[in-house]
Amino acid sequence: MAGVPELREVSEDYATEMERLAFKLMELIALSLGLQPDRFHGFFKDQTTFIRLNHYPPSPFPHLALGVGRHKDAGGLTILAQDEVGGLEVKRKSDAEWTWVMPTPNSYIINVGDIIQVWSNDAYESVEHRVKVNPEKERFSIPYFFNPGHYTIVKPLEEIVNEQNPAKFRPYNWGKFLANRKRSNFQKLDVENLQIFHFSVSQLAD
Ligand SMILES: O=C(O)CCC(=O)C(=O)O
Ligand SMILES: [Fe+2]
Repeated sequence: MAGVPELREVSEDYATEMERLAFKLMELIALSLGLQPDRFHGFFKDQTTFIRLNHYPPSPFPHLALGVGRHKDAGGLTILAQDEVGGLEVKRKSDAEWTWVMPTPNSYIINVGDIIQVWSNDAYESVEHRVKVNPEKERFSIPYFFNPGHYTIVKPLEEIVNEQNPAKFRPYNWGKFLANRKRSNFQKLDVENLQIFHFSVSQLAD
């Protein structure tokens, strides 16, 4: 491409470093759950990881403009780099209020995705979030989505479930889930799009 010949190389280098960080984080999560550090590695052998380069132009009518509608990250981990403009909000668990995430220079935001919630049988929870556009300033963000192989059957880990802690989710196919979600992420809908909640065992009983 004429415009930015170095973009490919820079992106590939960035992805390599992000992958190292993501594996490290997965090791820490495994240890925190009492598992072997490499417990999750196999899932990421044929990973469906991707990077998005987001540009949010300013809008004088932020409430009418589309940033990113409310959602949870469906995959494993998200490592988010954002600039100083801000606009990311998370839904606070204690009171379900949307809460501004203050940009911190030279730092990443790590989001636990739905898959870690399922693997850990709710020991970790993925958080609902959305992005508002700014009335005056454009904003850039770079999320790195660390996702397992498309054929992965996602379900609570056998070492974690037992009689006291029965599986809270039914198994589902990650590739199919992802294909469904891609259709709804960028619509400003106030309805649930496909969520792991649809695979929750208690939901099944209804
Ligand atoms: O731009 C952001 O801060 C986050 C974007 C996001 O949530 C996503 O792409 O899943
Ligand atoms: Fe997200």
